[in-house]
Amino acid sequence: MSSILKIERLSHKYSSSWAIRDINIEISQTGVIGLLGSNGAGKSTTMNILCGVLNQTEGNVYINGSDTRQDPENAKANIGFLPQQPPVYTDLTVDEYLTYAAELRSVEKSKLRAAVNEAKERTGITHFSRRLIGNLSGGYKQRVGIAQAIVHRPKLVVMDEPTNGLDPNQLIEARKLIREIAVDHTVLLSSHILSEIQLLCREIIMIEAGRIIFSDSMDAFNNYAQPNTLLVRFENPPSVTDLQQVTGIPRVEYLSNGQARIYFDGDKTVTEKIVTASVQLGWKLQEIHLEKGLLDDIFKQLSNQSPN
Ligand SMILES: Nc1ncnc2c1ncn2[C@@H]1O[C@H](COP(=O)(O)OP(=O)(O)OP(=O)(O)O)[C@@H](O)[C@H]1O
Repeated sequence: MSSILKIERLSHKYSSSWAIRDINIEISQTGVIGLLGSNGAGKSTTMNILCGVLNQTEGNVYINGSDTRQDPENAKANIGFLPQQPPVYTDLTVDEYLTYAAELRSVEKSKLRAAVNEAKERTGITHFSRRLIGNLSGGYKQRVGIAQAIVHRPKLVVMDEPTNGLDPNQLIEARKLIREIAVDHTVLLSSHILSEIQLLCREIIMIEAGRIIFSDSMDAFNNYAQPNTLLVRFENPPSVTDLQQVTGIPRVEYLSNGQARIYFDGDKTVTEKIVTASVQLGWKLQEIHLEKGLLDDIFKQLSNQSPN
């Protein structure tokens, strides 16, 4: 299958400092892909380059096989963009604005009306066709923003923090809409909120200090969060080497509070083995429990690994 989005060694420099460095991404399927990173990580820079709003310093971006620099027209025909602030004109009606957006995206004249109607239907705004955008609520303005991003039926829809600033009801509606759109589009969505990405995305790309630090399926990320460490305390602590003699323990570290963190490789009988070894070798086990990493901790842990 050919890639819907391919990013090769993308780097961007604002004046003297690099905002993103060596970003590589390849996406070939529909569904929601999350770009997660804290404020200033480089999400907007990456998205602005993909959408042709910003010219990269180095590297290449291909949208459905077209190079955004060599063949911008074809690349842009296959991409829809919802920036952080929906790019709507408040003094136009929904119909006027979407027609204008479709024209800008080179939708053929004879197909304009059908394209606008379809985008309105998909985003649930048909009943507001003649309403001035300035008179719509924030949630509906955002729907108009999504409608302009899909009006030309692009393969890739890029959304920069689309759920930011919505109230709880608007949030539920926006998530539902994004999921529906992702059935037949690839949606690349950015957020600095991990739980938001978990709710919506099948794949997660984490970016920190301008570099990718994790890129895999949401399932793989969640598995990463499965407990694979134990916290133990002994009255008569064995050496790290002695502990590692217990089958299935690749790594041990003693913490400053006297506990030891034992990393195990998925062997569910490891607790039993440690208890047995402790009795046999006189380590006098005082405490043993599984340590489940919280997802936010894992995010922090991965973020701290990022090179500066
Ligand atoms: N126009 C600019 N000129 C100079 N530096 C910039 C500019 N835009 C962004 N930066 C810097 O580039 C880095 C990446 O910023 P970017 O906006 O891409 O991050 P982000 O992950 O989208 O953050 P946020 O969620 O806050 O929008 C930051 O250090 C930022 O200060």
